[in-house]
Amino acid sequence: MPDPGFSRPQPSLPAAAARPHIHTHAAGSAAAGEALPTKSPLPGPPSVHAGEGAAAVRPSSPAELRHANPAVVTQSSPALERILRGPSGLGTTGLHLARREEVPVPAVSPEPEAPDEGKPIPGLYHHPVPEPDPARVEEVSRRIKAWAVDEVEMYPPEWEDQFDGFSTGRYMVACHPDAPTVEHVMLAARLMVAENAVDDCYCEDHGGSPVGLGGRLLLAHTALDPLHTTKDYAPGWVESLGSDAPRRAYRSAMEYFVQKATPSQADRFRHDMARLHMGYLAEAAWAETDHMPEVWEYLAMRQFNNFRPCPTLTDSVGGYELPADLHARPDMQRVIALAGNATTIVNDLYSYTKELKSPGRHLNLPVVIAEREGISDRDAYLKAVEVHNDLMHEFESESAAVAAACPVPSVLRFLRGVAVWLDGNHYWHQTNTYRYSLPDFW
Ligand SMILES: CC(C)=CCC/C(C)=C(/C)COP(=O)(O)OP(=O)(O)O
Ligand SMILES: [Mg+2]
Repeated sequence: MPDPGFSRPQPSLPAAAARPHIHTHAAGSAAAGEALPTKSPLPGPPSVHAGEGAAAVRPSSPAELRHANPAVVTQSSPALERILRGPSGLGTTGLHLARREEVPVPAVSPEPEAPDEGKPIPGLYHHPVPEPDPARVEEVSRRIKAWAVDEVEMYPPEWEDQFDGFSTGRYMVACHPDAPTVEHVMLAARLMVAENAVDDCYCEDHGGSPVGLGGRLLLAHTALDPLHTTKDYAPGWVESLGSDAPRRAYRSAMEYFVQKATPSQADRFRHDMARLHMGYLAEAAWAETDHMPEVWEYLAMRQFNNFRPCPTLTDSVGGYELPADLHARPDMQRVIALAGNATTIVNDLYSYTKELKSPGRHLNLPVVIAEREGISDRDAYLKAVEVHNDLMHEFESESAAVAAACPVPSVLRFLRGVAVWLDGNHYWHQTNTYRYSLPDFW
């Protein structure tokens, strides 16, 4: 088993001293283009009251909210367009929700991350997305590799193919089409890579194990949620943050994130990561005792061992904030949970054959349904597709209900951002034929 510490530990700098500076590389960063598309089919007539901050734009159906998704828009709504574009005129630059930089095209382009066309799962309810901006994909791919190699020494040379095959750039650009700059996308990209380093190196197939996982996860969590202790005991903790790749990655990715995010966005992220770690622990505990959960128990575990921390930072990556009190609304929490669950079951379905081949018994929804409900692998897989579709439909209708109940711009944009993230996540799973292949059930 490779050692997740890989190379030498980083010097034990206090976190603040080690804080990196963000370079936005904003060639023509002065609003080279609008962050958001200029078309949306949200129905009129919305009322936009100058000075109220809460413009009323009511989608009248889940489909309409869905189509406010910048990645799939087909019609126009001047009001939503106006809200998303922000005010215009002298002195209003700082009021824009988001402006989008243009990425300079290098004179000699490195090999782009061209997707091999994978097929979508037959019958899976999803929304196709346009091909992510190739210039952005290339730039995020370049920056994320430089970060992983040079800043956090994340993987040994023999893992380079797997790192490249993950296609972080294509993934994150597809999930965050409204990010105003490449550096905003990088906030999500670093965290995505760090989360996968922890999953692979602590929990799964790159040296991970359920044994002792709780201790490892808790200590790694302190890279996100720092230890506050006495001066005698602080240095040991600071040193530990550089002692393996997952902790170096968490610490660095979080340092970049807190520089751009508001305190409440950072706190939201820490909470979501604590949820994720709790999910990893339940999965590990069941692996240790060879427990086959009931289907509902599996779904409960997977609600925590879940992509949730990724879509919930859509506002930080978009350069705006969903205020904490609106994020905390029970109806918003339900939308977020449904979104996380649907998008995580997408992983269970696309990674099904990969997980069947992995050592031991890897739990995923089709496997648990087959075992617990005594049906064939094929029927269980098709039933898991239905579970996913039900979750997606529920997510969309609850999302439209929140939009109608609380039609403020940050809520609408956040809901759209979450929906777009789900579409991008599906796109990435579908097209990542390096990692995933479909079973032969059709
Ligand atoms: C938040 C985040 C990106 C965590 C990574 C792990 C996770 C919670 C997933 C939803 C991915 O699932 P899984 O570990 O099954 O991934 P693969 O199937 O191995 O791609
Ligand atoms: Mg999986």
